[in-house]
Amino acid sequence: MGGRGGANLKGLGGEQIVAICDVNKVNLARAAAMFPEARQFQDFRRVFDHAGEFDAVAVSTCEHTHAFATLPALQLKKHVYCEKPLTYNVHEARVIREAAARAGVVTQMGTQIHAGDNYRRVVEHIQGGVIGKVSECHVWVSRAWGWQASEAEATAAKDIVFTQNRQTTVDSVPEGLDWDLWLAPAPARPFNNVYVPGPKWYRWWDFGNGTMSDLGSHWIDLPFWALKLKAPSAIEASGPPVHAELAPASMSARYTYEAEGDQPALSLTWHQGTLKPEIWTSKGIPQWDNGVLFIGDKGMLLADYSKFTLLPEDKFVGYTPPP
Ligand SMILES: NC(=O)C1=CN([C@@H]2O[C@H](COP(=O)(O)OP(=O)(O)OC[C@H]3O[C@@H](n4cnc5c(N)ncnc54)[C@H](OP(=O)(O)O)[C@@H]3O)[C@@H](O)[C@H]2O)C=CC1
Ligand SMILES: O=C1CO[C@H](CO)[C@@H](O)[C@@H]1O
Repeated sequence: MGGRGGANLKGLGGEQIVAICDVNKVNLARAAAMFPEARQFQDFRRVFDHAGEFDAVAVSTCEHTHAFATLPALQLKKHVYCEKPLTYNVHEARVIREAAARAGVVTQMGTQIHAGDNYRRVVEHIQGGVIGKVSECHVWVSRAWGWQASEAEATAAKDIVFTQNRQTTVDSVPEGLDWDLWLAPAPARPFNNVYVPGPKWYRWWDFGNGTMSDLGSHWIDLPFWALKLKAPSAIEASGPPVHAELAPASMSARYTYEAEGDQPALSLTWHQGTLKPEIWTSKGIPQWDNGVLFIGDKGMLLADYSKFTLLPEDKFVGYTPPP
């Protein structure tokens, strides 16, 4: 009920809320004041003991617990809205997808940009062939949060916390928080303020997958949708040496897709933090901080959450988009 959960609860304010759950009693009490009739829980497993009382569930917990809250809901045939990223790993995603298919209920993931007009228009343009066959795509976000080589880099990146390793000191657990329930399936570790609240935990491998899953779930969504991508044949990543505890602040990853049907072979590259596509650094495209660039044999399309443009501009002068 903190962070995104608070916002989602407000969005559901018109519904009949019969149960609310938060591992933090302070956040729980704040939500309970809005819905005094609702049952209150700190352990989401107990919510499902009252399954006859509700039809749908909204999950806004941390990444490492999404699947553990979503799976029992689907098994009980409850409709589910779950925040992005849907799961913590690929195995969980497969389990959830199969459970959702069996349940036959309505499901939605918290990638709200997917539901807006801009992404739909981009998909129409790409699939309509405006820039021809796409063989290269780049996705980049400028946020550089995660493992940093130095405190100076963290400061320059306006990172929200600087930590290069698991903490050896122990902080007092915030009032109201049940730390053991927060950890849930993650291995136990003493509490420290570097872990909560979000988005601090996003960088720790035990709880999340860094910026690539956090923001990638919004941004990589667009090429997957527009180009109907499935599994790549190869993935190569580059960045600082792999760290056992923390996701990197800056990194890139290139996915290679084989030709399939009308779609030629494709290279899709994710760039985060200080890394950008070469066409960006050489100023071959507008200097957007975050973007998705589709490169086709008849032109390029550059998009973000709320707008897109066809490039090079002079080639598309007078272009009228379909109604
Ligand atoms: N779609 C979007 O635009 C956005 C989506 N998100 C997504 O929302 C999710 C939550 O992120 P965020 O709000 O930043 O995280 P926070 O850590 O700020 O908030 C999570 C909330 O859930 C509580 N909580 C954590 N674990 C459990 C549990 N096992 N059972 C019940 N309650 C629990 C937390 O308690 P406590 O306060 O004690 O930690 C807190 O109130 C993430 O998946 C994130 O990716 C986030 C922001 C925007
Ligand atoms: O879009 C978003 C804004 O930032 C948040 C914190 O990193 C994300 O979790 C969220 O999905």
